Order: sequence, then C-alpha cells, then structure tokens
Amino acid sequence: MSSTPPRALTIAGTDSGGGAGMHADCRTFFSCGVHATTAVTAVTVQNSLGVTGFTEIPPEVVAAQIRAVVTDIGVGAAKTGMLASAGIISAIAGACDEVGIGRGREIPFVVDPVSASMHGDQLLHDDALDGLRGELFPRASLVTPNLDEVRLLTGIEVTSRAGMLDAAKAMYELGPQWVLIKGGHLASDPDCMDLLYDGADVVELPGPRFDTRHTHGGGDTLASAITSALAKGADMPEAVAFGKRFVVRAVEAAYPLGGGVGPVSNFWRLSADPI
Ligand SMILES: Nc1ncnc2c1ncn2[C@@H]1O[C@H](COP(=O)(O)OP(=O)(O)O)[C@@H](O)[C@H]1O
Ligand SMILES: Cc1ncc(COP(=O)(O)OP(=O)(O)O)c(N)n1
Repeated sequence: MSSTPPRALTIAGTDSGGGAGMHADCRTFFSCGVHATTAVTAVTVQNSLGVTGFTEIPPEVVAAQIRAVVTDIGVGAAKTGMLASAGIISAIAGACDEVGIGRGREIPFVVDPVSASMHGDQLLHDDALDGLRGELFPRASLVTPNLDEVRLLTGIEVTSRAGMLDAAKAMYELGPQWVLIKGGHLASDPDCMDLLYDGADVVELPGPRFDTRHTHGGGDTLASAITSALAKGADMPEAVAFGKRFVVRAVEAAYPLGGGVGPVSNFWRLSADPI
C-alpha cells in the first residue's frame, strides 16, 4: 500500500468539452502527483466553439461539498474557478471559514476570478463582482486575474507592462495576500510576462509567447499548478514560479480539438509510451 499523496480542492464549474474548468484543474493536479477533490459550482454546456448555457448548483450543495471533502480527506490547498453567482460566492466564503481555508489559515486559497470564457461567454453574473471583491479577495492567499478581469474588477485598462504594476497595486487594495497579474492578453508584448506582487515586492515571471490559438484552459492550468505546489508545501513565490513553468510547457504542447479553440495540454509531463 502506498502512502496518501498530497490533496487539493478545486471549487469550479465543469466544461463538457473537457478543455477548461474543473477538468483542466483535475488533470493538472494529477500531472503534479496531487489527488484532486472537487466542489462543483455549475455545469456548463460547452465545446471548442463556446459556452451555450449553464446550470448552477444550489449554494448549500457547493458549501456541503467543501465541508465533506476538507473534514474527511483534508487538503493542502484550494482554488476557485467559475463561481457563477453571488449566492454561491457567499456560501463558499462561509464554508471556507468553517474548515480553515484562506489567508492566515491552515489551507492556502487561490482565487482565479473567472468572469467569462475566452469566447466572451459570461460565466459570472454581473452582480457577483461585488461578492468576489468583498467576500473572496480578502480571504485569498493569491488572486490570479487576466487583463480582462482586471478591467472588470478595477476599471484599469492595461496596455503595457508598466500598466500591469498599476493593476497589481489596485488588485492588492482589494484585500488578497498576493496578486498574480497574467499577461497573456497583452498582445502588444512579444513575450508573455506575468507579475507577482505582495504589496511590497514585485516579481516578474517572463515567458515566451507561442504562436497558437489553442490556449483554452490556460488560466485554470496555471492556477491549479500553483495550487498543486502549495498543497505540497511550497511557499508562494516557489509555487507561482512552478505554475508558470508548468503552463509554458502546457501552452507549447496545446492541441487542436473540435472546430474551434483547443486546450493547453495538461499531459505534457506524461511519458511518450504509446500504451
Ligand atoms: N500564447 C501564449 N504563449 C505562452 N504563454 C501564454 C500564452 N498565452 C497565455 N500564456 C500564459 O498562460 C497563462 C494564462 O494567461 P492568460 O491568457 O493571461 O490568462 P487566462 O487564460 O486566464 O485568460 C499565463 O501564464 C500567460 O502568460
Ligand atoms: C467551466 C469553465 N471554467 C472556466 C473557463 C475559462 O476557460 P477559458 O475560456 O479557456 O479561459 P482560461 O482558462 O484561459 O481562463 C471555462 N471556459 N469554463
């Protein structure tokens, strides 16, 4: 019998196309040798062309999943993805307080403020932005917005690397312990640089920009790789550096799928053995 591996929790929506959301999170946890546990927030109808609808899970059921997992199995870190509604966000905040998830508590908490799919389909109701700002960011060990989410949450339009630091400072004012601004959407930058900020120090995470349209699930993969490293006991700068290394390889190995946008590969660490 083997010993129990590190465990992590993803609180997120499903993607029927298997590219993003909870599916990308679970594959990433697996690739990192971490047992995946889940609290489903919403079931999306989705493929490589976009999201055509979703059904929300009742908030009390989302909270019950978190309690069930943490009180029995235990997790070394937790992350959020698609949260859909203000009611679900409030339920998550309450459950996290009960079980010790969040900054200053036992279990580090990565909040990826997913608001829309890369096709522009809304995944978070407009009235839930206040819930993210007021209830989740102050509990977050790390928030990981892309530049569209920065604009929605702070009103700041980032058009340069210098603007990313302004964005990090504005996000930090919303209460998280660390902020990671993702630079994938800064098309004017020939590279893909992300920026980590803790209210004092700035760490630049440079990376190449691959010429591919298949980046579905990239943000989920980055946040779940960071969560995996935290679950194994890494500190935040180490975990974020690992997450960046992981997602660079995942984008490099992205593959076409269906008639639209394919996913980044969470398989890149697996052996090439054909069976
Ligand atoms: N074309 C690309 N080549 C390499 N890395 C990329 C590319 N696009 C995004 N990334 C990286 O993938 C991660 C997710 O980025 P981003 O696209 O900004 O967020 P999201 O996926 O949430 O929209 C970041 O680390 C970013 O730098
Ligand atoms: C259920 C679900 N969660 C998250 C997303 C976002 O995925 P994507 O559009 O690829 O954006 P990033 O992962 O790159 O932030 C989704 N589409 N569905």
